[in-house]
Amino acid sequence: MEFKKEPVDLKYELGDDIGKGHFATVKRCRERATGAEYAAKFIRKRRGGGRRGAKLEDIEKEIEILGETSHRNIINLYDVYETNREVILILELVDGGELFEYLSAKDKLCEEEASSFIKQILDGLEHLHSRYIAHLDLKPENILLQEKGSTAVKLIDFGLSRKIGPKEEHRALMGTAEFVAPEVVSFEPLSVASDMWSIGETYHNVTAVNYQFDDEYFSSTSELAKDFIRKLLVKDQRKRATICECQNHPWIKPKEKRQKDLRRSSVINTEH
Ligand SMILES: Cc1ccnnc1
Repeated sequence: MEFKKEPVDLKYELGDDIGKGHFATVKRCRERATGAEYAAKFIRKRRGGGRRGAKLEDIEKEIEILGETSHRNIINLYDVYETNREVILILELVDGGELFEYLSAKDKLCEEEASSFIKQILDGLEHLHSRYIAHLDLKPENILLQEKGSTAVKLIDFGLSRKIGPKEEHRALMGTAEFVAPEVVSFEPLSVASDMWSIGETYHNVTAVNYQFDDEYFSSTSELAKDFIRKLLVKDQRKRATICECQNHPWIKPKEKRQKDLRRSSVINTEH
């Protein structure tokens, strides 16, 4: 793959650091000609036999995957530059902070709102999984809000994402320990189902597969919400809820008004 070799600061004025990724730093930037704001992700290239920096083939995989996706809940890639030490992705600016920080800052969160946020994550995941793309690093810091005050959710950081066809095997020990699926920990084949565990997990600190719903947090959460999460935190990935099953779960797609009222009447206590 060929990337632009001219200096990135010819076209873009670089600003402050706004985030970090795998071997990467992300800076706010502004296109000089239009004033439009973007994010510039500087990914250090691995040099020599070292372990620091990302392998060029992995960077190219991230670019290829981002190039294949176009969805309102997936971060957009606009341009790619390369120097001898770095590859620079010009990405959509997503600076509304982490969704889960926004949620936990609210003292009361009605399930209607929680469900609508999860629905956006599911929509983004459905776009990926229908293309056999697994994100493989879903966790609160990679689920952001478009901008302050926005409720638009964006999935970011595809540094670990992989295309894993239905018949393919892909094993890797990576991701973030607290949120990775059991098959990652036991080095078994990963799949798009690994993302489904991470979605269930982003709601709960699960110590092991036999998690307990802590009554302090779940006393007022409807059985529907608990059932939704219970179907995601399943050790056997073949039995774990798929994106399609999640999209049709009554907590996400109420089959009748009663369930909507049930969700509205119960709130999730976000006190920590
Ligand atoms: C952290 C980040 C990454 C990409 N776009 N905006 C923000």
